[in-house]
Amino acid sequence: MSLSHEFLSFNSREEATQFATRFIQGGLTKALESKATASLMVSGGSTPGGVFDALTETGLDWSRVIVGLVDERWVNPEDEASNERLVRNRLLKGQAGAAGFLPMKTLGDAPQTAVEDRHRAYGPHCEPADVVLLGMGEDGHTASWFPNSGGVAEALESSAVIAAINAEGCPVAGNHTQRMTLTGRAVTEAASAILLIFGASKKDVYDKALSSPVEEMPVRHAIDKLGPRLTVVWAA
Ligand SMILES: O=C1O[C@H](COP(=O)(O)O)[C@@H](O)[C@H](O)[C@H]1O
Repeated sequence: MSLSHEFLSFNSREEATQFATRFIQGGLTKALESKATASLMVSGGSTPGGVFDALTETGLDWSRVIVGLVDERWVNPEDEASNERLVRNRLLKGQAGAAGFLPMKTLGDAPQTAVEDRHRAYGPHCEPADVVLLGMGEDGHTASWFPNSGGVAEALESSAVIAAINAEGCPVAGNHTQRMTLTGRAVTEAASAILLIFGASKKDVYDKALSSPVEEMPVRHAIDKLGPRLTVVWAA
């Protein structure tokens, strides 16, 4: 029988944020004890901003840390929907400003044209990634693994670390249907991962995912494959 992940419930989002920050600090510090550089792959969206703020004041040798994205909307980095913009504005500052950064968005018109290039850039830092910070949408997506999206099955089974996703018809993706994402392999081979979720409705989504097939709730893929290397952190 495979070992399962840990689920931690906190009394407030602040406490959950503090725990996630210490988790990331601990994972990177441990990695830097035995390697020249450590990698941190982060999600975007509305949830991780507080963790990013706290990390900017967190002590570790950030000059040896490479920050990458778990996924990206195919918009310019100045766009409010850009995960790169979020990371530049909230994480790559203060102490964490010394970290290196790997964008996903390139000048190409479509994510499909940049998959090989980004695979080459991300590959050395995802074999395995040291710490991955995941989020989850109300539809059970994590990364840009949207249920029934174009390319999601390939992304979950790919031997590469980067995939393109076409999320047309996926309501939670909104207008941002062209996406780039880490693959199932890149996420689930990570040394450690944290899934940070806030709100009662996302707790319901998480509970549903535990008894749903991956096709309906792709976050289940990360939960199953990461097993004890995953910590789920929730606060109302
Ligand atoms: O589209 C995305 O959504 C998920 C969840 O975002 P949230 O706003 O509900 O926290 C996020 O993890 C992912 O990186 C992002 O691109």
